[in-house]
Amino acid sequence: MMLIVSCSVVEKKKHRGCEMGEIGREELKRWDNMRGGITGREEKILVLVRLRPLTEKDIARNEVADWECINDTTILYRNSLQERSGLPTAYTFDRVFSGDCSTKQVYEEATKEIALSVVSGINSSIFAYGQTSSGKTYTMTGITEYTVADIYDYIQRHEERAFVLKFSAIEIYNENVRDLLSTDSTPLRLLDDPERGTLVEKLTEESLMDWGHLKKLLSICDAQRKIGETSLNETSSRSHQILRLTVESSAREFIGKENSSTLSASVFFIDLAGSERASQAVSAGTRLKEGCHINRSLLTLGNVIRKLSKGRHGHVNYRDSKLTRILQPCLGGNARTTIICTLSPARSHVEQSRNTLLFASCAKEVTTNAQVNVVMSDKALVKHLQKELARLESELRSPAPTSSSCHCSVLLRKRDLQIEKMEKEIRELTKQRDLAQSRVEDLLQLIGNGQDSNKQEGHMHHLNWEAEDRWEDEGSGSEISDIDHHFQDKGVRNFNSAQSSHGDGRSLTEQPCSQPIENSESHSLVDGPYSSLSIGSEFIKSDQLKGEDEITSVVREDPDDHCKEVRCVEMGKTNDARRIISAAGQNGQILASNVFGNGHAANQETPTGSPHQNGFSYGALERRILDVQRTIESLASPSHDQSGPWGMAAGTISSRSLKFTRTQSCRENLTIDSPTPFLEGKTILREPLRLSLRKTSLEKQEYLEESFLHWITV
Ligand SMILES: Nc1ncnc2c1ncn2[C@@H]1O[C@H](COP(=O)(O)OP(=O)(O)OP(=O)(O)O)[C@@H](O)[C@H]1O
Repeated sequence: MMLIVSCSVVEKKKHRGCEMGEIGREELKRWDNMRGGITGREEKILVLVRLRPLTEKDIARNEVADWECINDTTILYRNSLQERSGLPTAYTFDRVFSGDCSTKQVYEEATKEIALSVVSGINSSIFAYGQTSSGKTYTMTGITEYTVADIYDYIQRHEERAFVLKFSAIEIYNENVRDLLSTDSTPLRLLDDPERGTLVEKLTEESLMDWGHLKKLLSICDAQRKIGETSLNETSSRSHQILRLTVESSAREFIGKENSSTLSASVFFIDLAGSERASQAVSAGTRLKEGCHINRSLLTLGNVIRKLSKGRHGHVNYRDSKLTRILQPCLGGNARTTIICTLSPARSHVEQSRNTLLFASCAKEVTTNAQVNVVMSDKALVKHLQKELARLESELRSPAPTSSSCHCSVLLRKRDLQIEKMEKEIRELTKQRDLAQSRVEDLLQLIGNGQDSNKQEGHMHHLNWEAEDRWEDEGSGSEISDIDHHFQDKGVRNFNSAQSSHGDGRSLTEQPCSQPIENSESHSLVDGPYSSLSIGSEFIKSDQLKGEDEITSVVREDPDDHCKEVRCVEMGKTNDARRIISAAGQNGQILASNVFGNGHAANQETPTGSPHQNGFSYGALERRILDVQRTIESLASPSHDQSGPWGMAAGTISSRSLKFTRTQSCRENLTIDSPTPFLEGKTILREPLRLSLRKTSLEKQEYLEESFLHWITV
């Protein structure tokens, strides 16, 4: 297993722990010095122009050479007609080579230094770019041979290091990648490796034994590469060829030791297919198709170079062609790069030559960022991993106290105190409730006497619990609201202040209805101090009806349809008074109504002379006890912890849990989804609902009596 330490500055950081000391700091320093200290430095692509001489074919076609290298860096267009066109005539590059310069000279003077960076652990690449028949293959063949020769020469001169050379070769033909060292012509896939970039799958990589071995492999590549005849070039390359020579080296004295390291880099020799005009190449069929692919991929390459020449900002479309995907590191990454732009001097190719020079002008603005590539030895890697493991183990053994655990214990302590305090409060409230209960009983006894006398006179309605039972029985078989069913389903009897439906009892208020009010169940939803006995329109005061918005009502029709009883539940927030109005009733008068609301309840809680002013309120006490109990439950329940010790708002229910559906008969049904039917800030409704579910008959009676007391006081 090998670990790359310094493919780039970023990677160096990523492989932290592979300290320079551990992998041979001195060795790296030595390599840095050898390279002239270019580590991590941006460097522009070296751009050369090589002008070939007119070939025999050109001369046969009476071609004229219009281009001339006037010095080592400038090439000039000499055609007087073109000069007048306003196009540039002189182009300057890092180096230009005239037709009489040999490939050896090109290599020695321009490409050698970059190509040989590979032995120092730095990737390098040499491109040949130009129109068809401009001399790319001619140039690259020579450059490859000279480079490899120099690499072997270097190896021979540096016996203190052990070298391993590997070679692989591909061609991109009609946008298919092919292994040139394999007889299998099946296209190879490209893979994206997050660390190593684009890789060619199943590519043959030969370990080189010697220079002779490499020559043999190069000849295989030549033989395998797609070549075709065009009118411009008898041996025109129809594919892009990419040769890769990887050089790995280690200092012999460190081999097998903990601090040994390996330098690893590749040199790429890229002989691109030449751009061509179909008309000039007189291509058709296969050649035309090849030419289209070649031109398209070269166009992508040009776009990438143009984009890179403007700086590395924004997206670079490397993925638009396989060529640019594979060459990505050479174009803007971890490699030193030389591009040799080959030019034909022939006048007929001037347009193509200008395009090549334009490409070259862009390329010379592109920068790469070559780094020394150091590979860690297995031993060094193991040592590093052992150290890391030991560090993690010691961390596990003595975990530092985290602030979050401290925070939790503080919260728990706080909560315990809270619970303690509340339990105390419950005890206190229970006492108060018991006291209130006994006072109510006393009062009831007094009232009971009064009722008896009123009954005899027929002027006062009485509370009839039998009527409640009857109502429930009737309700089950006739019109009954879903809310009633809801309560009944839960085994809770609705309790109400209604009167006998057959006139054997009368409303608590004198009703103008000729028929007795049947079964008003207002109180089934009302709790002590928040309730209004609310029978009779005169009992509803609009200024008291501030408050809440949603309203639920149930209309119960009298069997003989003369009057209807309506139940109303109000909740939410509006400013409107809510009331339920009898729909029919021949005289159209309000028969019964009931109002609930926060604001209203507040008013009702302390009516002048009401029993609540006497220092107790049974419902309020009950509610308070329940509130405290719920809070304690919430505090004790870990499931409520999410909202914090006080964030659960005991009994909170989302408004979504209450569903109202209006039936055709204007009946609104209330369905309670939540097992904790308490609306935050809407206790007026929810609290009574809950209480009514829990009340026993005795409690109901107590509430009713309490309400009655309220009523008579008002
Ligand atoms: N510098 C040079 N000196 C002498 N002859 C050259 C030079 N460059 C190229 N030639 C000749 O020009 C012809 C075309 O060269 P080459 O095949 O290398 O062109 P190419 O750019 O590779 O073309 P293609 O893109 O079609 O493959 C060949 O016959 C080659 O010998």
